Amino acid sequence: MSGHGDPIPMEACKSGPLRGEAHVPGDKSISHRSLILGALAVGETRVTGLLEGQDVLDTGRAMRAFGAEMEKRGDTWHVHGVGVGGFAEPDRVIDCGNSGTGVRLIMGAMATAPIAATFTGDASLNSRPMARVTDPLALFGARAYGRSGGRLPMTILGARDPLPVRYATPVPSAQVKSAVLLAGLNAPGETVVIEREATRDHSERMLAGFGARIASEDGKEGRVITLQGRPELKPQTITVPRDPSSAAFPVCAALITEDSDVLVPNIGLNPTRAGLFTTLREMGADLTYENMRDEGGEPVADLRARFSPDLRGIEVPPERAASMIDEYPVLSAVAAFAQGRTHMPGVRELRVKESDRIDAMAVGLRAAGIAVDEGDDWWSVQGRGFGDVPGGVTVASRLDHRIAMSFLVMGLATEAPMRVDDGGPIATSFPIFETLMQGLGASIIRDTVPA
Ligand SMILES: O=C(O)C1=C[C@@H](OP(=O)(O)O)[C@@H](O)[C@H](O)C1
Ligand SMILES: C=C(OP(=O)(O)O)C(=O)O
Repeated sequence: MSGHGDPIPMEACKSGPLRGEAHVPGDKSISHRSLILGALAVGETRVTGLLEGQDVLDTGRAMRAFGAEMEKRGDTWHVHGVGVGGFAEPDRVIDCGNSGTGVRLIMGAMATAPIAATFTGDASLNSRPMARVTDPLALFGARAYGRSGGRLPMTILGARDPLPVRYATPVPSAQVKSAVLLAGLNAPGETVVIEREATRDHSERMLAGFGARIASEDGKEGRVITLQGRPELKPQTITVPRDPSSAAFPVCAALITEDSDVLVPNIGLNPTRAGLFTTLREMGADLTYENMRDEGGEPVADLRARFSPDLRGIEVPPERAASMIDEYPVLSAVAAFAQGRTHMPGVRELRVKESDRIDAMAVGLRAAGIAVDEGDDWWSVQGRGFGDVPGGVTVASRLDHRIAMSFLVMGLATEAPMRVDDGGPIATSFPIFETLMQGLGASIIRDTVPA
């Protein structure tokens, strides 16, 4: 339930050097899935390293409303699942706050149980498209009654006799893919999802870990994922890796802040998530992967980012978009300090995140003195190089954590400070952002002057 408190204006000003280690919190995507799959398993799943951001806490509250029990003892979350098909009907509205992942995955998980549930969220979530999940859920036999434009608040009536589904996702979305797979758990027979472009594959990996029979194959039509319905999911012990999408902020801050040298340990470099780091290296960033290793079948490294005064603008390949979709806002902030243009095609999805992220960044970057061009599914940022980005403006964060954090990172290297009107949404994904950045030496403060 984010965005309900008073706005928290924040300011960032020229800083440096940033030094030290940045221990970022657990991965948000894996945290949501740990609670949802734990709730669908039979027995007790134990989770350490869970991201305790508001998005994930809202998913935890929802799982309790569907009948799962969970509590934290010491550092470990204990989730007592009810089994596939075992969800109880909630006796209250499910408020998913700011979280697209939460609401879409939970809708999938309940859509093949014989129950009804009503979902809502904050003003941002209630404006985001839900037909992308309710369309495939209808093929299982579920029905959705929502506001115009397929928006929340919305009631889903789960299918009594679900049918398995074969579905090609029309948009590159791990949330849609995951909603279909979670619904497929309680449908008899084989549910198949086909995605033209591979999106993050945490659901597939974790479903396999929980004992579901699931296989992925790359073919002519793209990635074909086949799930056998009605498994008994076995409880797991999960250590959530640290979030590469959160790591992006201290990494980018170090690259643009003079004399910086920051280590961000234990970051998962799953290829479906690591596109930003490849892009930054292509731009000439001094970003290295140290201590590369394999943990639980996933590549992990310590990221080392140092001040990189010779960044250059590049063409970001559109086929990389899915693997860095949440990182375009902070990439655009870094691109302001590069020489030349950074062109980012194939990113229509950015328009339907917590905010229209192309518009939110373009408005703020232009106000800060940076030229931005945009079309429906592309945008480009004309960098001015170091020491020449004016800043000195207050930007609206639009209930979007990544917009707030991106402008605060930018303000560490602009000539005049950058302010955001509300840093409150940062708590959805990165509650320790402010203290972590301050610990590295960043001047990021809560602004006492009303924005
Ligand atoms: O499945 C997930 O955990 C997520 C998928 C992505 O959304 P889409 O599926 O809408 O691309 C991403 O933007 C979001 O932060 C997390
Ligand atoms: C898009 C995001 O999250 P969600 O879709 O879960 O709200 C994000 O975290 O950048």
